Amino acid sequence: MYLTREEERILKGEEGPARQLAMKLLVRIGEALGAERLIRISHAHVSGVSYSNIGDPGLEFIEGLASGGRVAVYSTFNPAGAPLGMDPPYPVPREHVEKQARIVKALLRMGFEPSGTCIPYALRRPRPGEHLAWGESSAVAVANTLYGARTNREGGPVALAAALVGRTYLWGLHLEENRRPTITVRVETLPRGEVEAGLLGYMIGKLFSGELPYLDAGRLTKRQVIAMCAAAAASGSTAMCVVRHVSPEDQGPPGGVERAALGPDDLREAREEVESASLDEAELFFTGCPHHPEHVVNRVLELMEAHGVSRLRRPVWIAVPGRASRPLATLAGELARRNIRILPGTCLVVSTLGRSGLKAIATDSVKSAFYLPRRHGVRVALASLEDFVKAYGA
Ligand SMILES: C[C@@](O)(CCOP(=O)(O)O)CC(=O)O
Ligand code: SF4
Repeated sequence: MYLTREEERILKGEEGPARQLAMKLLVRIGEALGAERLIRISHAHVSGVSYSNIGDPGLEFIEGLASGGRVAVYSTFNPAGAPLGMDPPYPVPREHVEKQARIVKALLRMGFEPSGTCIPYALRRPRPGEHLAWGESSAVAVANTLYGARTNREGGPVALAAALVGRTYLWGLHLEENRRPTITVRVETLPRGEVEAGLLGYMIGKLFSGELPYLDAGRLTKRQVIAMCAAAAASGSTAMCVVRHVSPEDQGPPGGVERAALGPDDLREAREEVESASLDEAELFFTGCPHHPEHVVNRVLELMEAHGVSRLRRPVWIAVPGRASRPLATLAGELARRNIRILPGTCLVVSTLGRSGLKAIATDSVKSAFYLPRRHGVRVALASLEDFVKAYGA
């Protein structure tokens, strides 16, 4: 692989052992993939930072890099395995809390933003054509599909290496020729709401994994695009779609590619595959997979007001980025009285939810409905927050 003089210097260890290790990793993988050279990135987003996923070996690896290693570009990290700065509404072992705190501390020492979120695009908006090195499959699909920025689905260590040297290998979705649709998918039932967008995404990932689908799914809200991308990236290896009137790279329906259709039967099949409980059985409602920006809390309060609900009989848990801001922390008491809990900087999928004894929950996230039964043995009902507020408003 061609390396610039500066890259050679880093590879020789002239910027310290952490950057040397990072450069070695990127060069070795890049060469194995046949990449010609490295490219500069403007934002690294590192997944694989939850203690429940990476355990002691991951903690030691990150602490090792942090003793001397500093990020070279704007860098953010994914949700942790326990809420940051607020008590969790489920049991988290003390060892887990302490070791998770050490991981976050090591990342901050390296110069990471205090992020703890899977929506890094809410912290720094990617520009079309910009090169990124992101982990977190949902964020990758959103960056490519919604923002027209360029990133592959990077594993945790590769994204961390990219953060340390500000580069990644020129391969895959960084190359223009790999960003053209390979299949046109006719969406016969336009998705209403977030759940249906997620179900559509689930089928896209399941049926067209490895393809780059072109879709016309009507007028989608940003949150629907996010839900669709997240589900497609969970059920398959989808890293990008071109969505008509949404993606910056949309040039109209492509000619000369295969064609497929997704109809009402497919959405029904998707629901049957991911839904394992009814709304009646749900002990709580979880929303925020992917994370919601903090202002979602106002929308929830508005929704409750619209339905004349002052307190919910069953709780709503909302996952939001990183350490909750001061206004949100101040609201915590009022929210608790309404039976709403904020989960800052964490993700139920990589949490210790399995210890909670919960048997069934409701969510508007198809991605969570896909993972939670597998990870924590919790059954899941798919519903909108409004359905839940109507069902459990006091
Ligand atoms: C399911 C997922 O969002 C969980 C978070 O994973 P991690 O602990 O950041 O590796 C990972 C992914 O989809 O990339
Ligand atoms: S909340 Fe969902 S999208 Fe975010 S890290 Fe967890 S599983 Fe991934």
